[in-house]
Amino acid sequence: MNISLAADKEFDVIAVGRACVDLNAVEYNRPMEETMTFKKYVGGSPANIAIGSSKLGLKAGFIGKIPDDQHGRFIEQYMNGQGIDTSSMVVDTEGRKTGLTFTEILSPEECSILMYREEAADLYLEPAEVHEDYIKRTKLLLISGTALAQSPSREAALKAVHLAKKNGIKVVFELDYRPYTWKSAEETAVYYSLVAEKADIVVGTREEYDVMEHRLGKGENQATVDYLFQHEPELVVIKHGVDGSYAYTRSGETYRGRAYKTKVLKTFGAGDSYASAFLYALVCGKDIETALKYGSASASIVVSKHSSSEAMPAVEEIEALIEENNTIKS
Ligand SMILES: Nc1ncnc2c1ncn2[C@@H]1O[C@H](COP(=O)(O)OP(=O)(O)OP(=O)(O)O)[C@@H](O)[C@H]1O
Ligand SMILES: O=C(O)C[C@@H](O)[C@H](O)C(=O)CO
Repeated sequence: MNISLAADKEFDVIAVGRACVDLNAVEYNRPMEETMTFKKYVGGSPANIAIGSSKLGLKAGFIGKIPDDQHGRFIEQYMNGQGIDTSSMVVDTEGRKTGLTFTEILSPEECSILMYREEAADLYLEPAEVHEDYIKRTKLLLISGTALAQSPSREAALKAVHLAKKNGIKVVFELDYRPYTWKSAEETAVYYSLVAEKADIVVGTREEYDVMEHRLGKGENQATVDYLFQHEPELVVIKHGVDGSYAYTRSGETYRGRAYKTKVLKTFGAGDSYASAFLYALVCGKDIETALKYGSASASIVVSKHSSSEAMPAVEEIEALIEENNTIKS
């Protein structure tokens, strides 16, 4: 099955949310307390997805807010250099800062991130800074769940969803749950459900859907899709880490994507690379089963490399990996 998207749009995807800085541990296999050197990359889940999509050949745009400082200029220049349209990235005038993510690589299986997001500029995007004329120009609008964590970014993201729906633009909701930014689990569940019910495509991990459903234990995929298909979504993707992912369609099909074997350096960046290649495949008119392969292959490449953004693969690398068909059986 394929997903039908609007034709003749200038952009394939416009992402909404944070564009930040990742500081990734240069020394591996040790706790952050003992890590002395970090390498700087552009980061932030929606920025990573825009970068990954652009690297694959999609035309990507971005709606967000960056600080008026060296980090903000670094982000803007890097994204521009990757071919992303940054004309709707607003520069903050109130002295707010870039969100920083430090990463710890204890072992290939045990990685963690430490986020500094106090007064992060991206969370101050105003609804008035989201423009219908811009949103009308894309096939897909990607909303990051973290953009819903605080006002006014929350209202700006909700306005973007509203404008997309009004103009027949498909909304992709990437749950992208980062607990640091939220006040409570109840609040997260409220806003996640609100946007997931309105989105056309929802992508998240099993654990993120559990947050949306406000459950303590692990939920069942079938219950999640039964709930979401009572609303707008036509496609729901549920990721299970190294155990792969599942895509469910409103018309009743289920597809499984298997993870590809790789030499893992760190686990973060998997979700963003997965999303960018999955969306790339959908935009190219590939069927959902193939899109799952593209997402999984892209993720396996990025987990073998040092960054989440700079490491995003080219189409040829993804296709070579799919051709090898060396998947993890579980
Ligand atoms: N260790 C791994 N080796 C190969 N592929 C992997 C590995 N971990 C994850 N993947 C691939 O990446 C996809 C997304 O991973 P995961 O479910 O961990 O998402 P995520 O939690 O959003 O990622 P992130 O850690 O970036 O937040 C998986 O469905 C799988 O295809
Ligand atoms: O999403 C973030 O803000 C941090 C990312 O850039 C980081 O690389 C990561 O955790 C990706 O999963």
